[in-house]
Amino acid sequence: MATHGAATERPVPRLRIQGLGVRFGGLDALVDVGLEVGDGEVVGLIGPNGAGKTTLFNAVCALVRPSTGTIETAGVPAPGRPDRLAAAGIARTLQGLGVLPGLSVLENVLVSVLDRPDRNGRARVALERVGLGARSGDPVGALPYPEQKRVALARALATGPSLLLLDEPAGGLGPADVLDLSTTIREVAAGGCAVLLVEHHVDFVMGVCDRVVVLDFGRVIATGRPEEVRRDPAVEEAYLGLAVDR
Ligand SMILES: Nc1ncnc2c1ncn2[C@@H]1O[C@H](COP(=O)(O)OP(=O)(O)OP(=O)(O)O)[C@@H](O)[C@H]1O
Repeated sequence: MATHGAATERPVPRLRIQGLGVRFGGLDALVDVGLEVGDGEVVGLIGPNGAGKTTLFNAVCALVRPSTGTIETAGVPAPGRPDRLAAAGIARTLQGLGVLPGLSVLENVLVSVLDRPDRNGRARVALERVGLGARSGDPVGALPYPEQKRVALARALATGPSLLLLDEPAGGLGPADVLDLSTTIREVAAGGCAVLLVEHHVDFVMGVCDRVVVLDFGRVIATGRPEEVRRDPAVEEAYLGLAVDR
């Protein structure tokens, strides 16, 4: 039976991955992976070390070439080149810090928006958003680790992304900073941005995400709301029993 009317149609997801496979020589790093992230949604990607989480990010960012499958952003193929990600509204933070130690806090954010109109305004708004408005002139190396991580987040936010990829954003943070990070991510999503995050900090993932996708040996073994995934015996066996709640 046909369905009629716009009200019955699902919105096109900001990110849609279907049948994604990535091979490194003889190793299948990803096998037939599918996931979606809608506008305003926060999705967590979890799984044991080597499950393929970073490889999936790298595929979305055109840093590795898929052997199978499709990656679409808002219904069109994702850019096939890393230098076109920003124009497509995609921003990513890296595992670890990724800040430029010789530059100030503000300069670290400016580097991501050098080609944009009102780059200073964008950078300053992003720094306010992560609570570092008053530190913009400081050398980034003078900031403690958690605040340097905020700078890296501000750099991604300054581009005004519609899809934000966060690679272990809570890594190395204490409870208070994790709470602040959760608040910032929910605010960003409330503004309509789709957020996909990779993280080993299970309590953080379960608290901040609308949905969680679990990878194991390159395959999706579970997808669902956090409480569903937490109760899934396959996830417990593959991952949660091993995960560290920091
Ligand atoms: N460039 C590469 N060449 C060869 N093998 C690779 C390459 N990148 C990743 N791999 C392999 O692909 C698999 C998936 O790695 P990936 O880094 O995506 O896992 P991960 O889930 O992000 O792990 P972690 O939680 O430790 O960051 C691993 O077996 C890894 O050794």
